[in-house]
Amino acid sequence: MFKVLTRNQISVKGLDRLPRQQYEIASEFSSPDAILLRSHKLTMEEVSPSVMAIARAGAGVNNIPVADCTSRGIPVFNTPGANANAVKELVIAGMTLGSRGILNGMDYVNTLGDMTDGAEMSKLLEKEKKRFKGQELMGKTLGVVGLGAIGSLVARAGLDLGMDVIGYDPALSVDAAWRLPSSVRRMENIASLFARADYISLHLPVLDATRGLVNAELLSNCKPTLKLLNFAREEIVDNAAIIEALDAGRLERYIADFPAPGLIGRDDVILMPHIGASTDEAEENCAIMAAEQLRDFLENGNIKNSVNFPALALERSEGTRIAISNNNVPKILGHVLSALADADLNVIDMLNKSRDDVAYNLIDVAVAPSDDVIARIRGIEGVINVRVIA
Ligand SMILES: NC(=O)c1ccc[n+]([C@@H]2O[C@H](COP(=O)([O-])OP(=O)(O)OC[C@H]3O[C@@H](n4cnc5c(N)ncnc54)[C@H](O)[C@@H]3O)[C@@H](O)[C@H]2O)c1
Ligand SMILES: O=C(O)[C@H](O)COP(=O)(O)O
Repeated sequence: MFKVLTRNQISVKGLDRLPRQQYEIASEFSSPDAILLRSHKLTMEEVSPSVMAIARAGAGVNNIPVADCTSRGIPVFNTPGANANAVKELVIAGMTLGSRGILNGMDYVNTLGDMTDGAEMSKLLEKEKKRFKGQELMGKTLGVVGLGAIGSLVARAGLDLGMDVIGYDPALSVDAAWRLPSSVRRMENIASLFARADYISLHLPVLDATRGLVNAELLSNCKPTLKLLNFAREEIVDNAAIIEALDAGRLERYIADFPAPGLIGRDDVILMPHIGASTDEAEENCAIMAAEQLRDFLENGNIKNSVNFPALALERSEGTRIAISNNNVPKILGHVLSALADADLNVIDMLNKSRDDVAYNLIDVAVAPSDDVIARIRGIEGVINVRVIA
């Protein structure tokens, strides 16, 4: 029986992918085998020594201490693309809300609740509506920063709305490049994108290199009519620089999924309570993907969509599987295979892959290894953890 500790509300459709005959799921466990979460800010104190894997039902993993998990040999999974459409749709809403007096117009209409004469109301509305005039998106330039799962959908949506789309992504994967419409013009640097765009939408992860990326310098060289949308992460922008640019008339509007003190209550700021991925569909997609990846890891040792471990899948053969993670240095695999050979254990199949400082191995042996053999493998210098999967 595997014990899965949940943090946050995880869609039942996803939890149903973990059969209750094999999985106990709860929000409290003293020694869980795995953790399944969304945006809960996880600390290493919450990751008990029993934890073998952590699955994030969502894209961003900045709420998880990934480097510490890697050094403990714990793969962290996420669910790339599973909530991308939900974010894209909210970005389209953000662009229109930022361009027209929709919210103020609706607020105004709500002030008329005491009026009883429909004809009089209609006359008043026709007189006042000029206050809520806006601009169209068609023909404007949309800059997309980060052209991965979400950014590529936003870029495509911009084209569908008749916008010129420019993009910047210094680390674009080959797969993401294939997904991108050819009419999206790639910018050499983020400053060029900021200088040209009427709308900019951020879709990049928060990393050391991207923290505070949108700063006073970038905002000093943009069009004063720029509408900046941030549905990525609060940390990517310098909020003080945003406020300064708005106050100085160098930025027209900031539309974001990340409210913060100082931003709330301004006419030139539209804030949402981190609801980019809050749709039934996205929550289900993410939970299903996270649960299935977790299950394949716990039951077979396979790894798909980990942010810190290599992708690796080995068909199950007869025998017993040993999963080993180790520091990515020479000779460790040789020592492991010697330990197995010395115990007369025949290797039926095996796979070894590395990623940055960590390596991961799946080794199928004909006969279940004894505790002594496993203890010998655990004792090899550089081995982080060893798991026998029946
Ligand atoms: N508001 C929400 O609810 C919500 C929902 C989903 C994701 N997000 C955020 O959006 C981010 C992107 O999600 P995704 O699914 O598109 O991820 P993704 O990994 O598919 O795409 C991210 C892209 O950003 C690019 N990138 C990395 N560094 C960059 C840089 N310095 N400049 C420009 N681009 C850079 C990467 O190369 C990649 O192509 C997530 O990391 C998460 O923080 C927010
Ligand atoms: O990174 C993500 O996937 C989003 O920020 C969604 O977060 P949530 O799962 O807490 O809604």
